Amino acid sequence: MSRSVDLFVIGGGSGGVRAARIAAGHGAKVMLAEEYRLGGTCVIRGCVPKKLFVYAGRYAHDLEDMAGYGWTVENARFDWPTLIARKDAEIGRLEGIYRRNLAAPGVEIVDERAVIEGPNTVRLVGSGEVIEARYILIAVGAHPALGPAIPGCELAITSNEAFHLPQLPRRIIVQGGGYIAVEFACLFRALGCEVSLVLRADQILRGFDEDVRTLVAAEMRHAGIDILTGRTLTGIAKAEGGKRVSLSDGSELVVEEVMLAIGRLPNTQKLGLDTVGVALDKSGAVIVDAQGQTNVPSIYAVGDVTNRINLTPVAIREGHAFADTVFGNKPWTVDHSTVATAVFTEPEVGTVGLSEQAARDAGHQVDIYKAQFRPMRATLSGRETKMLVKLVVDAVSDKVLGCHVVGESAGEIIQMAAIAIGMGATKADFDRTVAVHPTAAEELVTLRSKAS
Ligand SMILES: Cc1cc2nc3c(=O)[nH]c(=O)nc-3n(C[C@H](O)[C@H](O)[C@H](O)COP(=O)(O)OP(=O)(O)OC[C@H]3O[C@@H](n4cnc5c(N)ncnc54)[C@H](O)[C@@H]3O)c2cc1C
Repeated sequence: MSRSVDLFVIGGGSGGVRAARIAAGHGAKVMLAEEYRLGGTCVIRGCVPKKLFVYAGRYAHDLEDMAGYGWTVENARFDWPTLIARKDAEIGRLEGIYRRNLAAPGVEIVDERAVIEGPNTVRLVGSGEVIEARYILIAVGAHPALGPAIPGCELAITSNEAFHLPQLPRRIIVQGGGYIAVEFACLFRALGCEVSLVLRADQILRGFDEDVRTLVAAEMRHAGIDILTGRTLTGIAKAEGGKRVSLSDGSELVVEEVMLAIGRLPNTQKLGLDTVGVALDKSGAVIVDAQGQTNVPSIYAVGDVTNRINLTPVAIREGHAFADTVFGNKPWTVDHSTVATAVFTEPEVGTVGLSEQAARDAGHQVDIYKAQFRPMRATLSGRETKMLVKLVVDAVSDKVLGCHVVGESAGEIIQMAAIAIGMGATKADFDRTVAVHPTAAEELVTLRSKAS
């Protein structure tokens, strides 16, 4: 007789782990299958190792900036293998914590791939065991897109491999204009690589506020990143000392490494979804309602596989809401409307709410308040850099619709702004707040004159 559980979670990433833990806490019998490593994309090959790399790059800037403050640092040098080994150790430590956190409330972990065989049936691919489940949660995440196949595309890496490069490439091409592409372009540059960023669009970071996009692109160019817009890669071939890359404008570049960061696709292939008739959208993402339920009532989905807002905290929330709703008799849904996010470029971006353009497109009459200035730290360091703070305000209600920050600690700053904006803060509320001085964030409460 096959074993049976209340909940079978497929995928041990941000969304799946949270759902499993909360459901088990509500008394459900839970089994979770993970085919690679517990923690999923964020912990193993996403947010966490990326941020560690970003920190590594920032020390290079700190070393440059220190002289202006009176410091002399001699013989500083960077060792990539040390960074990789220490990063790997940290990821291993976090993975262990995930395993223990699942085991504590009694979740049974199976370290293998699982596929769906029926509305209430899952098969473990390795052992062949079939498990009956009252509910199935699809939390399988996404994988890097490789785009239209170009000759030699197998010679390129994606973010997955970037975390394990045996050596730091001296010269790299990154293709893509989204946040993963620009973050990697910046961190490789900070670590001393020559970087070209190739993108089809005419500007990086589609969907972000135009002022943010313009400033970050200008700062990246100033840092020496060659941003090649309106172009794509057309071929990659092995060459003396690396790889020869052909671009759609007819030019060629020889580099040591090529990284594709051109989007991510939901992991819905070969999962058995067609056999049970789970509906997918055009991108292959699972279609769910506000509760995460698919068109098959016993099957739910959360996180990147639903391709709504593909961020870790969102996947975690969705997993939590699912478990409370289905097993805790406490139904709630995730508010996807005002999700703050950061881009760990150099300089960093923090953003929440509507861009100026999105606010206008949504029919708001908007007042714009913004300041672009040299951060205080850059005065003595001599670093040529600018910081931006911008508020998009509804001219009729005075409500702050969007807040955009570029500069040091923008991600930290925006987390606090997100609370205010989520509570419906008006520009008058920002103005009433006494500034913290001297900080960069104080600009948010001292913006007086309208830019437009
Ligand atoms: C380079 C990079 C940087 C990122 N940086 C950030 C950031 O700074 N901030 C942020 O908020 N987000 C960031 N993200 C996005 C974030 O990682 C994802 O939004 C988040 O991990 C989604 O969680 P999830 O649970 O939906 O899926 P995942 O975390 O991807 O977990 C899915 C898991 O399911 C497993 N799996 C798949 N199929 C099966 C199967 N059939 N059987 C068993 N297991 C299976 C996979 O191995 C995986 O472990 C980044 C992503 C990348 C790639």
